[in-house]
Amino acid sequence: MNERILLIEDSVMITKVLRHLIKTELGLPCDSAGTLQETREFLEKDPDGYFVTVVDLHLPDAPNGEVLDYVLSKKLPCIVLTATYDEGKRETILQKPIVDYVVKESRYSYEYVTRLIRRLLRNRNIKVVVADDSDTSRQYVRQLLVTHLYQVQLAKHGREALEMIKADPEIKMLISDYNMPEMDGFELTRALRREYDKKDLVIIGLSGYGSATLSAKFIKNGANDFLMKPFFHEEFHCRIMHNIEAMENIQALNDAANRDYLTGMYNRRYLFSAAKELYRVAKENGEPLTAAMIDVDHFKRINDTYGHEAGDRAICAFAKMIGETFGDYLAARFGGEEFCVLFPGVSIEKISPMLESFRHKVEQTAIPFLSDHLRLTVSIGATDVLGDSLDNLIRRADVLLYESKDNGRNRLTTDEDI
Ligand SMILES: Nc1nc2c(ncn2[C@@H]2O[C@H](COP(=O)(O)OP(=O)(O)OP(=O)(O)O)[C@@H](O)[C@H]2O)c(=O)[nH]1
Repeated sequence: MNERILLIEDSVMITKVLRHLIKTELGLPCDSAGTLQETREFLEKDPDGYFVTVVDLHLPDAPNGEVLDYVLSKKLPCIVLTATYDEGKRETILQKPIVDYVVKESRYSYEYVTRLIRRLLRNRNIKVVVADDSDTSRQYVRQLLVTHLYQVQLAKHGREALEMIKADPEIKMLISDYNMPEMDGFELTRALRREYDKKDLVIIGLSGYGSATLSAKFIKNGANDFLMKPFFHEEFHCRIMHNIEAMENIQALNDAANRDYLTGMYNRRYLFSAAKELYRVAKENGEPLTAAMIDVDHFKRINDTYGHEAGDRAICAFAKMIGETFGDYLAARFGGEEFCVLFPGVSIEKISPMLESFRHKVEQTAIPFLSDHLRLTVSIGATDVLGDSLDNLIRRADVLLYESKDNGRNRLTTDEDI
């Protein structure tokens, strides 16, 4: 994805500060233009080369904001920088489809610019559904969201929105009007809340002017927030940003609790909580559930020979291989260099060839480290003997893993082998 930024600013000092922040805070490439002429040259040379522009309104060859209209005509998102602020100017600027405007006051203004750019980067991966039966209103909200680079889908009524959201787990936000045919905004919110938590799907209700009670009802039916129509461009974006950031913060807390800090894989705690349900279903329905314990052989030698940084690198590369191979199943870092994968609905006969080919793949893979390559082998124990508890299933896989270790490592052991 394109991540280059075009900074249009005639002050050498401000250009320096912003370039520094963009590089250190975001690590993104940035070109800078000091005049309208230079801006034209950059955009004519590479019209699709930038994902966002930061635009100073007053340039030596364009003193009245002409550069803003030029950049907008190229359909590029603009963050506007302005040295002065007054209500008239604010209204004029906000009538244009800009991302936001920032008054050049202090260091914090420039930090706000980097925060906005970071937000735009993330927004490109966020899918939003807008549900409204009015074409004008739907298109207006869509335009506001597109300016902030969200991926937008439109629904003409509640039922259509419900179907869209159910069909695509990547949809993270719904902006819904109240009064719609087929299914109104309250029914839609209630139906969604039966399946989606507030931290997984943000719902923002829209309520018409003069119907203040609607907003409270939206919240009571499960919406995260509401907006009273007509709303200002700025208010809309502040609310959306606030709610998306709250969702991301909760997600980050969840990840901190459920994921391993080094590899990003699920941790042992999460594995056990998710596996309880898999075990219950397998027991009740008489379906297979296979557990595999996978442990890197002689891992201590990697640390001793190449240092802990190499050990960390090897664990991350190994975790990535597990993710690529067993992404459809429940995989976790059990601790240290030991990993566990659970295969619901799959018997040991079916999964053994896959485990065997994974073992082989690990053996064949060279992990680059500095000018060297690290090589690993793994021992695996796997079973689908459910026993009388989840603990017993996993313990059994562990016993089989230690059989693999005792018999020379770099092998798979199942119940059949002993
Ligand atoms: N660098 C690094 N090392 C780790 C990490 N977690 C565990 N280790 C190391 O992994 C090594 C595991 O050692 P052992 O349990 O003796 O096992 P092993 O050397 O892999 O040998 P076998 O399991 O018997 O084949 C220890 O030296 C730990 O310090 C980690 O996150 N990073």
